[in-house]
Amino acid sequence: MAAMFSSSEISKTASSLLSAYASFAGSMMLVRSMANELIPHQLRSYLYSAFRYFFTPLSPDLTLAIDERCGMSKNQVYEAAEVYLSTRISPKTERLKLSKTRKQKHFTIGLEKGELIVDGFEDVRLTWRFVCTEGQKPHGGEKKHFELSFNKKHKDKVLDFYLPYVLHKAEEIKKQDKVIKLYSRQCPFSCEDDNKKGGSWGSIILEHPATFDTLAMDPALKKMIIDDLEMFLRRKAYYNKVGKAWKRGYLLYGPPGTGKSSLVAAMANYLKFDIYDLGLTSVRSDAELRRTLLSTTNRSILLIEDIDCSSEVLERQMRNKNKKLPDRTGQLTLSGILNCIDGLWSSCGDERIIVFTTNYKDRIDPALLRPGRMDLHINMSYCTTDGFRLLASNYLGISSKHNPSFAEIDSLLNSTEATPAEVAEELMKSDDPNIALQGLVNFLKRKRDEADNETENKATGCGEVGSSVRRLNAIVSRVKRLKTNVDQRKIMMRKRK
Ligand SMILES: Nc1ncnc2c1ncn2[C@@H]1O[C@H](COP(=O)(O)OP(=O)(O)OP(=O)(O)O)[C@@H](O)[C@H]1O
Ligand SMILES: [Mg+2]
Repeated sequence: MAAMFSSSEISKTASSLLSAYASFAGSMMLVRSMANELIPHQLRSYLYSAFRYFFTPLSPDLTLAIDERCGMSKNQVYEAAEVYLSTRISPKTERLKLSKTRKQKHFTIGLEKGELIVDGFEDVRLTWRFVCTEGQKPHGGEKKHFELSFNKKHKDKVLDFYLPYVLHKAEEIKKQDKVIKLYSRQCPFSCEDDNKKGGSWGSIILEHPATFDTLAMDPALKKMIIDDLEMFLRRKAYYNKVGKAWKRGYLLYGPPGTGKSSLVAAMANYLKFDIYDLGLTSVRSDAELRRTLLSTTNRSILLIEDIDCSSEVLERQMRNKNKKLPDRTGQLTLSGILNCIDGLWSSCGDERIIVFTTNYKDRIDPALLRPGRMDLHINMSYCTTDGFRLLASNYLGISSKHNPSFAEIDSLLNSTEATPAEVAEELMKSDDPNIALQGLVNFLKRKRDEADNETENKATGCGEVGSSVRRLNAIVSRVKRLKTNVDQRKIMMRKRK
């Protein structure tokens, strides 16, 4: 028969249970306070831990606590976990943290306090928990850490394979999401964060759309540059072994509008490197150059455009020499610039690329061209027939198939010097491909005629002499172009060896 209790009996039983518990708790407290008085502190804590050891059931799991910081510096594993876990959100996760700064392209998703994420790696089941606790006074603040739990038997696999995998994945994700910045000195849009890094760099997001796919240049040369960049990225250990700073220098030379700046933007977009655009004329002394360079970050391209104009720098130097100034510490000197390329200063930092550009290679100080100073000299030349095909496909979405204008344009490009910028400008003039191509044909003919007239004016005679000079001119420009190609190929062969 089921036992029946009245409500008064239930409350009587409950209150007697409560008073029994209170007297038990009271006597426990009494015992505890007596123990505190009688047993020394160290022995007490030893007894407590021994007691806990024998009476707590052994857990099959191991938990790793991953703190936000290691002393003063950030904990790389914590940072990687933050990034990695944002891609492992499961439908079971109930609360997430969402943020986005004005400059970020995508939302940043993070875990809220106490949230759990279950991950799998081969046959291992892992649980991540995000924990926030109040920091200790006087500094206070929140202390954040991740707890990673898994079966103890997988300890080696987690430490040797899973965590390195998390680090690697986080790097990949960061690269994909990275906003590329263009730093410039005294940038009017400089944001506070960047100024805090020191120096006087300000930054904006690099919106330049140039990529290797949109660059019109010799396909073999393009491939050589991409291979060179990739090899550079892979070779950290190699640079260490041979005792060289992990940096690479490129000199881009060629007439205006041949794509030097576009190539730098394409490199930055390809590597996801920031660009530091250093105008040498704004640097007053070697010391300032050093300070400025020290405030740049790793994985970046240092760009010094129009290096031939650094003759201004040297002129300044000469002027000071003439004034017989004994103290040279307050000047920017060529040796200061050279030091930044391959002296001791260049070894500060990793994964650095230095790019010089110039319209006039022959005006550059020979010290800058010395073998080994800049690793690759890249000639950005006039538009070739291959380059034109790429621009036609990019700008008009057309190919050479069944298009009679292509043959005419090819032959004009072989006898005229037109830059990719000029060709691109003509192609943009109409949405109708036929009109745009005809516009380009007219433009190239005009250019050719102008060049011919100029040559004729220079030539003393006219008539037959004039036309011979014109033919000669076309041959010279053809030979020049061939020589450039041969030079580039020689460089590639040397590199392959
Ligand atoms: N090789 C190229 N491929 C595709 N587009 C190009 C190329 N060269 C130039 N252009 C077009 O012309 C514009 C100007 O080119 P860019 O500024 O890269 O030339 P540059 O060689 O740096 O000139 P400068 O010597 O005057 O600095 C680019 O924005 C691009 O639209
Ligand atoms: Mg340029």
